[in-house]
This record gives sequence, structure tokens and C-alpha cells, in this order.
Amino acid sequence: EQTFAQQIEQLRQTLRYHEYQYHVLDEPKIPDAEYDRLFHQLKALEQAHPEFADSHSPTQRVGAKPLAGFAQVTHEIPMLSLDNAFSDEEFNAFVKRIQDRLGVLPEPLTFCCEPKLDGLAVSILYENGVLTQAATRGDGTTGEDITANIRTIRNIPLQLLTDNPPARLEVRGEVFMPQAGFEKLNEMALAKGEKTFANPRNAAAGSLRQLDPKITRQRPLMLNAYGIGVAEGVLLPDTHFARLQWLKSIGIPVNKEIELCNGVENVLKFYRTMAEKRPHLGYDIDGTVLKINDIALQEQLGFISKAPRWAIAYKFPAQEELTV
Ligand SMILES: Cc1ccc2cc(C(N)=O)cc(O)c2n1
Repeated sequence: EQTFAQQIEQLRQTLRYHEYQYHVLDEPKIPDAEYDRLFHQLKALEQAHPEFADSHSPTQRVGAKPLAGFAQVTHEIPMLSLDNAFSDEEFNAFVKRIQDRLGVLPEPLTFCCEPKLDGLAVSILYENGVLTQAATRGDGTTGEDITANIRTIRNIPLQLLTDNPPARLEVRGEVFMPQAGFEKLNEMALAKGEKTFANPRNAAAGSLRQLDPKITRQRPLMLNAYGIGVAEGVLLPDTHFARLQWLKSIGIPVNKEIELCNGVENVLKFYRTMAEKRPHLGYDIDGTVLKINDIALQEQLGFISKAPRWAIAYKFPAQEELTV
């Protein structure tokens, strides 16, 4: 016979597990209806026993009331933008600059290759494994506190799935709106005579800038992590790809197209493959992000004034503006 506290704690763990299976591994173990039943069972138990309230419970996603405005957050580590390449030649020149700078290089040079999601970069802070703050990139140094809105995004865990969480972990990633959700949102806006959004990126930006989290909660937003900022109380893996795999293992969603490519030829093949996949991904991308995988090499290369020397966004030719 379980106490109410035990029933509540067990339901919280169960729901976190199923959120991980669904949102991070894309391998749900139960039907959505069963998840909903468990969720409402927990909500009812928490309402009946407020003494066990916990702001990190999976039920606590919607902020209480609308904000009057957004507080400012200063990024402890600047969130830099990426240098661009628009041709193979420009990418090769990027690699040559690295070779000139590093002198001897591992052969082959391994790159971590990703689709470049067309959304908004955000920073999400977990302290002792619980989500405590989230901010927009802003100007790279100062962003807006959007914690309440970030908490409403279903594939962002309110608590990391690990028994010994880092003291502090800053997850950096892109919040985006899948195309299907974007089209449904615009249809509803049209039906209600409200303004429509020009594209999913604008819709994501507008949704994150809502002062009322109850509105943000109704928007189909998702996060895909792309890196780590502050990390305290944890020994991180020594390659970028392994760090992303680690983030995924503790409950943070990472894009499934990301892969390692050895040598420039394979990187350019990845770029062309992503260009072919682009119309079928279900979300907007505007190119690829190609990073030196080895962290020690990244640190040797450092950053140019505004962008890392070790990464480049190789963009697609601008798509003819979709008229919505
Ligand atoms: C360092 C950095 C900065 C911006 C980024 C942006 C994206 C993106 N938009 O997907 C992916 C990355 O790996 C990024 N990496």
C-alpha cells in the first residue's frame, strides 16, 4: 500500500520517463491516451494533496500569470553567432585557415555536422538538475528572461534524467516551430481574424515573446540542443558529438540528423545530402553547421571577435520567399 507521497513521486518519475521516450528517443512505450491518463491522475493527486506541491513536477508547465515585461539576463559565456560560407570554395577556405593556424592537424580532420535549424537560439540553465532559468540569445551578451515560456515547451525537461546532475549546466539550443504546427497555427489565426505569421521562425519568435505563458503553451514549439555553455560539477566529454550524446542521455532533445564526418569530402557530401532532405524534414533549416569535433582543437582555435574560428554555417542559397 503506497502513501500519497509515494504515489505522487512514482507518477512523476513515470511521466518523466515517458516524456524522455517520446520527445528525446522518439520511441514512445505507451499510447498518448495512457500518458494523458497518468498525467491527469498526477494532477488530481497534487490538487488533492497540495502539501506535496513541487514546481518541478511534470504538471507544472504553465506559469501562473502573464508577465508585465521580460527581465534581462547576462550570459556568463557570450552566445556568439556563426561565420557563414556560401560555396564549397568558402568552406575550403575556412578549413585552410584552420590548417594554417593549427599547423599539424589530425588526418582526417573530424567534423560534427548538423542541420542549421531556422529558429531562435536560447540558453536554458539547470541547477542541480532542475530548470531554473531560460533566456533568448539577444545581442549575444544580454538576452530576455523567457523562463516561464520555455517551461511550456513539451520536449524541454523540467528536470534532468540523471541521479547525479551537474551543479550547473547551461544547455544552448534552437527553439523552432515545425511546418505542420505553423500551418495549423496560421489557419486558426485566419479563422479568428487574427494576424498570421510570415514563416515558422517568426511564429517561434512571436510565441517566445508572449508575456502570457498560457498563450505560448498553445504554440507547437520544440527545442533541439546544439551545445553547452556553463558547466559546473561535471566532467564533460572531450568531443562535441559525445557532448551532444551526453545531453541526449540526460533528457535533452538533440537533432537526429547530426553526424560525424571525416575529412572535407564527407562534410561536403553531408551538406548536399541535407540539401536533398531539406524539403522533407518537416521543419525549416537554412543550411548546415559544421564544427571541429575535438574540443581541445576548438579551444586552440578560439573565436574571432564575434564568431568561433572552429565552426562555420554553410548556408543554402536563399529560398524564394514563400508567400503565405
Ligand atoms: C556555436 C553555435 C552557434 C549557433 C548555432 C546555431 C545552430 C542552429 N541554428 O541549428 C546550431 C549550432 O550548432 C550552433 N552553434
